[in-house]
Amino acid sequence: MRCALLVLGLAEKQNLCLSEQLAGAEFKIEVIAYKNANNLTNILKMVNVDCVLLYHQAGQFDAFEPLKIIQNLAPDCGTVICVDDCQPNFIRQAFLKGVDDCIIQHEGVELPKRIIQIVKQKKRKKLSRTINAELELLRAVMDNTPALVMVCDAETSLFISFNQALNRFLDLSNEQIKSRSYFHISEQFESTSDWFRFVEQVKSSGHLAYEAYLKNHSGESIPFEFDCSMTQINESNYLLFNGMDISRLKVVQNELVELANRDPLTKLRNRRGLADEFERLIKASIRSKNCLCLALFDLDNFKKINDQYGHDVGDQVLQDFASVLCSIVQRPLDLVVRAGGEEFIVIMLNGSEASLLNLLNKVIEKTPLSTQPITTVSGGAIFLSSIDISYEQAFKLADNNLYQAKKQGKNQLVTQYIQN
Ligand SMILES: Nc1nc2c(ncn2[C@@H]2O[C@H](COP(=O)(O)OP(=O)(O)OP(=O)(O)O)[C@@H](O)[C@H]2O)c(=O)[nH]1
Repeated sequence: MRCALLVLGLAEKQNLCLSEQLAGAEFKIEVIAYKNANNLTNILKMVNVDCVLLYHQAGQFDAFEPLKIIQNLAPDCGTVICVDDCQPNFIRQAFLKGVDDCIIQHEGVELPKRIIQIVKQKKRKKLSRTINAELELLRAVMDNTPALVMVCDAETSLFISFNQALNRFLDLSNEQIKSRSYFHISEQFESTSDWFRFVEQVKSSGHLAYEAYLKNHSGESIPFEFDCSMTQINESNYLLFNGMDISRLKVVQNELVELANRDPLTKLRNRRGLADEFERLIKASIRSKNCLCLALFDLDNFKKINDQYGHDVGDQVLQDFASVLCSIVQRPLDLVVRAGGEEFIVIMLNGSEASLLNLLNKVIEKTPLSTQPITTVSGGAIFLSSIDISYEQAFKLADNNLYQAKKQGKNQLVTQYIQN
C-alpha cells in the first residue's frame, strides 16, 4: 500500500525533517508539500491525495478554510491538523468541524503511525460505503423482481429474510411475515416430518428444483416453480428459495393438453388416452358390479355425402351427429369420442343393460338427422358384465358387431352381451 500525503503550511526546512520522520513508516508515504493552501482546490483536482496534514501556526493561514475544501472535494481523504502547542479551544473546534485527528507537535506523537491509522480508517469507511451502496442496489433489484426470494431457518422454517414480492403475495408487513413460516404457506407439507424430510433432501442434493402451491393473502393456491439450496452461517442452516409464479404457464399447459385431447371439428375428445381410461372404467364396473357398454357408431354412406355435397356439408353432418350423441349420452362419467373420420365411440358405465340399450337405440332413431342430406348411422356394441378384457379386445368385438350392422343393411344396431 502507498499513501499520498499533502502537507500544507510548512517551510522547506521543516519539510525535510518531516520526510525523514515519515521514511520509517509501515508503508511508503509520498509527500507533496506546499507552504500555504492557496492552490489547494487545483491540487485536489489533479492529485489523488489520501491524507492532508495541515500545520496550523498562529498568524498563518486559517486551517478551517482548507478543511472545508478537502471535505467538499475529497471526502475520503484523511485530515490531520498539527498545532504548535496545546490550544484546547482550537482543537475542540477542529473536531467539531470534522477533522480526523489533531496532533500537538511537541508531545512527541508518532506522526507516521497516526497518519497511517487515519488513512486505513478512511479506506475502511470508503469500502463499507461502497459495500452498502452495492447492497442497496441488490436490494432494489430483489424488491423489483416478481420472483419470491426468501431465506428460511432450516430448523423452524421461519422467514428470516425475503424480498417485497413476498409482502405483496401475502399482503403482510415485514414484522408479520417474520412470525410466519414457509411450512405454513406451502401446501407441500402435511406434517413437520414432511418439512424435515424436505430439508434433508435439499441438504443431500445441494440444490432442489420443484413445483409447489403456495396460499396467497386471499387463500388462493398459486403454483410456483422453486429452486432451493442450503447455506450455513454461524453454524445455523438456512434454506434459500427462489420461486416463480407459474399460474399463467399452467393455464397454457392445460389448454395445450385440452387441445391435444380434443377433436377440433366436433369438440369431442379424441381417442388419446382412451385405452387407459377404458381399463380404469372396466375395473370400476367389476368392483361396482355394473355393466359397461362400449359402442361404435359409423355414419352410413358418408363418402357419398362428401362427394355429392362437398366437404363443408360433410363436416356439418359430423358436427350434427356429435350433437345428437351428446344430447343422448349425458352422464358425467360417460365418454363420447370421435375415433376418426365418421366413426365415434361411446363408453357408458352405470345403468342397467336395458337402459343403456335404450340410449344406443335412441342414437339410431335420432339419425337420420333433421338436416339435409339425409344421413343414417350404424352401430355395433358390447355389454360387459364382470369381465376384465383389454380395450383392444373390446374394440375388436364391438367393431365386428358394427360390421354385421353394415352388412345387414345399415341404419341399425347390433349388440352382444358378454359376461364372466
Ligand atoms: N367432411 C369430412 N369427411 C371426412 C372426415 N373424415 C373422414 N371423412 C370422409 O369420410 C368418408 C368415409 O368413407 P367410407 O369409409 O367409405 O365410409 P362410408 O362412405 O360412410 O361407407 P359405409 O361406412 O360403408 O356406410 C371418406 O370419404 C372420408 O374422406 C372429416 O373430418 N370431414
